[in-house]
Amino acid sequence: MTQTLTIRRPDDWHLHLRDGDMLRAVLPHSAGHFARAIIMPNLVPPVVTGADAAAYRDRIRAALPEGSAFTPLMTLYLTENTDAGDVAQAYADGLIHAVKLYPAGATTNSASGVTDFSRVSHVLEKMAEIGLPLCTHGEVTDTAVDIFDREAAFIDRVLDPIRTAHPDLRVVMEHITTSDAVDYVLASDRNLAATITTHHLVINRNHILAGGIRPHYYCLPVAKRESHRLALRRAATGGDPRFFLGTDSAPHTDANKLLPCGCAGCFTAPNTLSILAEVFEQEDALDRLEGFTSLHGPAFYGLPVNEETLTLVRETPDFPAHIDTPDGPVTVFDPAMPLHWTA
Ligand SMILES: NC(=O)N[C@@H](CC(=O)O)C(=O)O
Ligand SMILES: [Zn+2]
Ligand SMILES: [Zn+2]
Repeated sequence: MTQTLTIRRPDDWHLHLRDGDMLRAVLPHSAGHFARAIIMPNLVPPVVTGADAAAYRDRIRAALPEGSAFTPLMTLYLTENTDAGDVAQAYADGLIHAVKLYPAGATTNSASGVTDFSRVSHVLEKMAEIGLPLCTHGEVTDTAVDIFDREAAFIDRVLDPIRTAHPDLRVVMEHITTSDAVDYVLASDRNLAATITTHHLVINRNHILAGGIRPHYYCLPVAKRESHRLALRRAATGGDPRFFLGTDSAPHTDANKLLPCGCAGCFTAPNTLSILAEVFEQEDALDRLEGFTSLHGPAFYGLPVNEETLTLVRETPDFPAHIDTPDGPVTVFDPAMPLHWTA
């Protein structure tokens, strides 16, 4: 039995670091394992201009543990007022690596997102021209659409029309949760990829709702039925370079999770790699873990792979149930299965 597994150092292509005290509390958990991460811009207020992104990057750098080589890859939050020239300049400066599309109201801190997609088409056109990827939170917000159908509806109503109108636009479907999304990626011939989270490889909607409501498993897009989880596992472990890791580690204090209307998000940064190794071993695909965590993402984003490595050891990992932050405890995602790999 394999006792150690050495892979190129992973990157996280979808990460929420927040700001201030929360940033300082959660950042070491990602910086300890990952070389780089695409940093989500859904702060309050959001990161909308190049100047905002530069300032946020500097706050992240200042919060890094001594000696850490972690590189934050910044993104801009697309609004109906986004200035295409500012976006292009931030990309030319090497400051940003993607622009994030949130349909207004779709998820945590998305109030400034897009309502009328025609109002951002000039920005998308510029991005297509310069090769800057668009990352999408792929859910419609139409209250008439069932929450479990919102990802599939987004593909039909929003994403496919955008890709038809802008065929050169490079798109990452973030945190996909359905076989519909997997199939849509597989049917594409170019300019499309998807991130998959750790938790969506582990939980289905029963984890949230069966035998009592479990707010710590509530995230958006919400976990779907088991057949979708199995499709995600096949996609993640199958070796196709269009699928790569975006943990979507999204810390909220327990106080904010455990409300009558609690926040969406799973905090997976501390145990993500242990869980992924477990999942890939269960699928007899440990040899494909490196592709998913360390190779496919850089290839899509046109960045070099990391030269440093990370070694996983077959040892039962020990994780706290929660981490303490000045804002209060943040519960660590519970994979509800024994883990055998320590990163
Ligand atoms: N995934 C989540 O459930 N929450 C994210 C937002 C997001 O990625 O949609 C957050 O910022 O908390
Ligand atoms: Zn999202
Ligand atoms: Zn997210």
